[in-house]
Amino acid sequence: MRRLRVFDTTLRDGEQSLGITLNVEEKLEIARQLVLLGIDIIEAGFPASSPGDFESVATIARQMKGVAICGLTRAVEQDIDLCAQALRAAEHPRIHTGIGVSPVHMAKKLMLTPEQVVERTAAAVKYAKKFVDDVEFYAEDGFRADPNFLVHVLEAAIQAGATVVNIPDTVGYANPWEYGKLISFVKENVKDIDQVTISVHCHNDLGMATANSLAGIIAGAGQVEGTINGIGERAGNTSLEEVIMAIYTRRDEYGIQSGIRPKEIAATSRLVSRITGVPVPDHKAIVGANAFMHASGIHQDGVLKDRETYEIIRPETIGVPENTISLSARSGRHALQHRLQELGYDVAGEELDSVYHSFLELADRKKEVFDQDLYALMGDAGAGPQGILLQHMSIATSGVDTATATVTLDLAGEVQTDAAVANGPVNALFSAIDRIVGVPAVLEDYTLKSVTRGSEALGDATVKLRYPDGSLVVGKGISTDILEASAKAYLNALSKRGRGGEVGK
Ligand SMILES: CC(=O)SCCNC(=O)CCNC(=O)[C@H](O)C(C)(C)COP(=O)(O)OP(=O)(O)OC[C@H]1O[C@@H](n2cnc3c(N)ncnc32)[C@H](O)[C@@H]1OP(=O)(O)O
Ligand SMILES: CC(C)C(=O)C(=O)O
Ligand SMILES: [Mg+2]
Repeated sequence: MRRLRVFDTTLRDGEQSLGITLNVEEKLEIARQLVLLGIDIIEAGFPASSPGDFESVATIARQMKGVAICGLTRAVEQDIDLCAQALRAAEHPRIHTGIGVSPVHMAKKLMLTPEQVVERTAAAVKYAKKFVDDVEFYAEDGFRADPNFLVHVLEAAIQAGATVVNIPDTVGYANPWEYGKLISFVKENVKDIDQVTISVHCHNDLGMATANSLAGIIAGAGQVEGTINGIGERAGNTSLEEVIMAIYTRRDEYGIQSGIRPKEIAATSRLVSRITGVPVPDHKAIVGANAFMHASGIHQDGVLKDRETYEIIRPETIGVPENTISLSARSGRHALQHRLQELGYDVAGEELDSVYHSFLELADRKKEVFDQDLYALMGDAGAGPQGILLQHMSIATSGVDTATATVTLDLAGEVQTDAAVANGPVNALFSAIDRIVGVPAVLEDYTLKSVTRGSEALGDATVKLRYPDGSLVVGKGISTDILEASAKAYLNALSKRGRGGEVGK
């Protein structure tokens, strides 16, 4: 199998994302994780850019072993001097130098003729070779260059000693078939190209960085450059995790392998997101929070029967825990029953129907139903108010210490409504229920706690009623509405009276 080198530029091109500046410690933490991931070359920064970036590159070069450490420069001697200095302690140092080669870059930005650019190319590579053996040359904006001129520049770089030639699509302008064709053209026309490694470096301005990189790899590139989570200037760089997993998932067809340990992908993505402060979109390929989640009933049923129905990558492969079924109002009985079984509840038949009914009521009010919700639901489902149903309730508060509650109850088919005023919404609610039911008990205790995650968390209310004969009845109620949870708990306690629900005197 052909071996692909993976070149990570999260710390250099990734750091060029708007609003990101990483300090030495932050860069070092990411670099350590990149080594665990199995990256071959870490581009640690642009040493001439600032004293801080120089220090970052120097520190990473000193501390990271078993990986090549690279620094970027312009085709400028002073940049190369600083880069060489920063890389001095590296086990495998690489200088990445280069210059713009497209007509617009040469004429408008550099204000150099094509022949001057060729001269600067050769001079920069030669100069860098004085310090290190491993010199990568980048032909900036290479995709928009005249292909024949590109051949000329690359030959100058190779002759001067470059070990790697990088052909960037700097502005993300390429289509995959064009980029692949350019790499093939370079392979076929550049003298001594077989003596060096071709590198692909794509940007995502048209959302094609991954596709373009893969096209370049198929055409013969031996190195891919990119960043974790695809961060980078403008619309970002190639997402390395996407390229790696495309090649890994279809390895028989690609016939290419890398030294990456896929199990470290999720952890690396989380770390980069945390340190850079750039969130990963939920739907992002490979590393998005939803990338392995199955939300709809038909998909969940399929996955439970055979994961391959809707899964091309096992989440464990990239280090994501296996529970990929997200319960919501779009889930069916199979998914609910499966999760309940995993949580230790054996429910089937009519009981499952009844729990599913309560589950849907809850799910319609919550985006996602978590395990804690299910625990609460199972407790509630078995102990729901029997004989007394809460049909409707409304609370109005005015000022800090006055509340009016209106309650409608269904007492075994007889519907009654009443209202009460009290010094708070819960007291008003319980008083209104008392007025309908005629409760002889005294409220001894009332507690409310949140049992699940998120802003729509379930409220779990507990009510203790003391009856004149001294017996104590405990009622529980859950709801996303804490007042409804309170009313349900109160009614639950009332409904237990006389049915063996007393817990003591
Ligand atoms: C596609 C890429 O990602 S390229 C890498 C981008 N990264 C960065 O720019 C890193 C952060 N940059 C910096 O810290 C600064 O811009 C520095 C230190 C590199 C240069 O700062 P300054 O010397 O003040 O120059 P400034 O950035 O204003 O202009 C760039 C100069 O470099 C020239 N230049 C740009 N690229 C190259 C190159 N590859 N080789 C030689 N010269 C170059 C420009 O033509 C311009 O030259 P001029 O001053 O003669 O007009
Ligand atoms: C400096 C080079 C490698 C680059 O980042 C680009 O052209 O996008
Ligand atoms: Mg770039």
